[in-house]
Amino acid sequence: MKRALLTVLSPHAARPALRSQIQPTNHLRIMSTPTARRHAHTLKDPSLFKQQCYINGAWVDAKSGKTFEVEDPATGTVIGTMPEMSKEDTQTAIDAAAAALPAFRQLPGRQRARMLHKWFQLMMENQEDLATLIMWENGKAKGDAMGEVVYAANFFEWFSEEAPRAGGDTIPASTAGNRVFTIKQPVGVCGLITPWNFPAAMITRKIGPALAAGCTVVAKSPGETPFTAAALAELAHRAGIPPGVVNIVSSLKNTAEVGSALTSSDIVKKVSFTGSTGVGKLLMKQSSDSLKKLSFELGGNAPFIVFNDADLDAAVAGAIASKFRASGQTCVCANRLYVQSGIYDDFAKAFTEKVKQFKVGPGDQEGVTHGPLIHDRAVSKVKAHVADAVKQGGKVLTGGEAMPDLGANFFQPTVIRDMKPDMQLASEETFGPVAGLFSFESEAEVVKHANNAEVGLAGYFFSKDIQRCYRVAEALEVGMVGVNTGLISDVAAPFGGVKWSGFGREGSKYGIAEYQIIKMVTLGGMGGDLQGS
Ligand SMILES: NC(=O)c1ccc[n+]([C@@H]2O[C@H](COP(=O)([O-])OP(=O)(O)OC[C@H]3O[C@@H](n4cnc5c(N)ncnc54)[C@H](O)[C@@H]3O)[C@@H](O)[C@H]2O)c1
Ligand SMILES: O=CCCC(=O)O
Repeated sequence: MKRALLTVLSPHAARPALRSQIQPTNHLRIMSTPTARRHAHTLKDPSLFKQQCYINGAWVDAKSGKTFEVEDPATGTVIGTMPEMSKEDTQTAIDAAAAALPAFRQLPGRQRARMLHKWFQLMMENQEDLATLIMWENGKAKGDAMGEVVYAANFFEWFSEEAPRAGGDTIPASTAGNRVFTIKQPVGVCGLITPWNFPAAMITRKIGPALAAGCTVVAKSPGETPFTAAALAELAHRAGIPPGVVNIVSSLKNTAEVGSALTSSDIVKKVSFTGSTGVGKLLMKQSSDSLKKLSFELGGNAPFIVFNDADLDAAVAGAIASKFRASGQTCVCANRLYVQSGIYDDFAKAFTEKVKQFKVGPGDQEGVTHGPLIHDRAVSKVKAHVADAVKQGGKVLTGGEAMPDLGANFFQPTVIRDMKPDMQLASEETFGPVAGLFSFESEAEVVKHANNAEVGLAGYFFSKDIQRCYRVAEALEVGMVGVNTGLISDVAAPFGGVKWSGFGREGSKYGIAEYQIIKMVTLGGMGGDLQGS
C-alpha cells in the first residue's frame, strides 16, 4: 500500500519533490503533510504513528519546538518528524523517571509482571503495524520485520516471568550467631541507548529486564528509527505502565547532548548501550564521574568457519542466514568466512548460487528477501570494502555493485573469494551484504585468524567432529558461539560479547541482574540454645 502512494514519483524524483513540500517547523505542520498522513493511514491503527516523545505518561514536543525528519531508506521520502530533544528535555524525562521510581520499585514483582505481559500481548496484537513501522524506517523486508516484532515482544514475555522470581539467597555465615541473606533491589533510574538495526528488539531487550527489576527508564530512540519506539511507548500506555516509568526521548543532531545528559546525571544509576565500539568508549568515559553501572553491547566482526568435515548444505544455509540477515546489518552477522581448502571451491559455488536467488527491493514488495541499507554512509562503507578487496586480488563471484535503479541505499548481495588477511574487511565490521571467503589449512591456523580481532561478539563454525566442536568452541575469543548453526539469537540465551564488543549480558536468566543490585543483610546474635520459657 505504501509503495502505491509513492508511485507518483520515481524514488529519485521523490526526494527533492516531497522535501520541497515539507518544510516542517513543528509537529502539527508535518502531520498535515501528504507523506506523513498517508503513512499513518496505511497502518491498521493509525494512532500508533506518533511524532512526539513520551515523557511522564504524556506526548510532548521538544521545548525548543525543533524537529528532525525521518526518511524511508528504500525511497528517501520523508516518513514524518520527531522532536529534536535537548539536554533540558532529557532532564525532564530523568526527573519523571526519578519521581516514578519509589512507587514502582515497591510493587510486587507479580504486579510488574502483569504489566509486562500485557505489553507483550499488545505488541503481538499489533504485530503487523509494528512491522510496517519497522519496514518504513529501517527498510528490512516485511517477513524480517514481522519476525523482529515477535523477537522483541518475547523479551517482555520472558522478563514478565523473571520479575516475580527475583529473590536473593540465604548464606551460611562464617561467624557463630550471624545469619546472612541477600535481597535484590532495582539499581534505580536507567538510561538506555539503542541503534536502528532492530528498532523494536534492542529497546525491549533493555526495558523488559529493567522494569522486571523495578527500575524506571529514559530511553533515547535511534534518530533513524524513532517511530517504532514511539509506538512501543503508546502500547506501554495502553498496558497501564504508570506515568514516568517508561520515558522515550528522540534526537538526531542533539544526540551527543542527550547522551551526555544521561551519562553525567547523578540521578541515572545505570546506562545500557547498544551500538558501535567507538560510541561505547565515549559513553564509558562520560559515565566515569558518576561511577554508573554499565552494560555495553558493541560492534562485532564474527568469524564463520567451515571445516572440511562439515555438512556442506548445512554450512551454506548457516552462512546465508548469518551473513545476510537484515542485509548484513546485525552485530552478530558473519563478517569473515573462513573455509578449509578441501571444501573451499564447493562451498564457494553452492553459497554463491544461493545468494544469486535473493530478491532485493523495497521491504513491502512481494517476494523481496533483502531490503536497502540504512543510509548512504552504510553504502559507502560497503563499496570501500569491496573496492579494497578487489584491488588486492579478491574475485567477485556475484554482486559487487550498488543498485541505483532501486534507490540510493541498495547494494547487491556480494560474494568475494580469495580474500587475504590484510584486506579491510578482515579487520573491520562491514555491516552490509558482502561475504568475503578466506581459505585456511588447519584448525590451529584458523582459530588464530578468528581471534585476531579487537572485538569478540559472535563466532560460528561447522564440523561433524564432536571433539573439535568442544575444542574450537572453547578456543574462540567471543561471547557467543554457534556450532553447526548460523542463528544464535534467542530470548532464552545470554547475549553479549568480550573484548571490544563490550560487557554485560542481555536476555536469558542473566539479563535481569544488569538492572539489580545485591544487598547483603547480616543479622547478629541469632541462633543459640532453645529457651526454656
Ligand atoms: N552488540 C550488540 O548487541 C549490538 C547490537 C546492534 C548493533 N550493534 C552495533 O552497533 C553498530 C551499528 O549501529 P550504529 O551505527 O547506529 O551505532 P552508533 O554507535 O553510531 O549508534 C548507536 C546509538 O547510539 C547513539 N549515539 C551515537 N553517538 C552518540 C553519543 N555521542 N552519545 C550518545 N548516544 C550516541 C545513536 O543515536 C544510536 O541511538 C555496529 O557496530 C553494531 O555491531 C551492536
Ligand atoms: O544486531 C544485533 C542484535 C542482533 C540480535 O539480537 O540477534
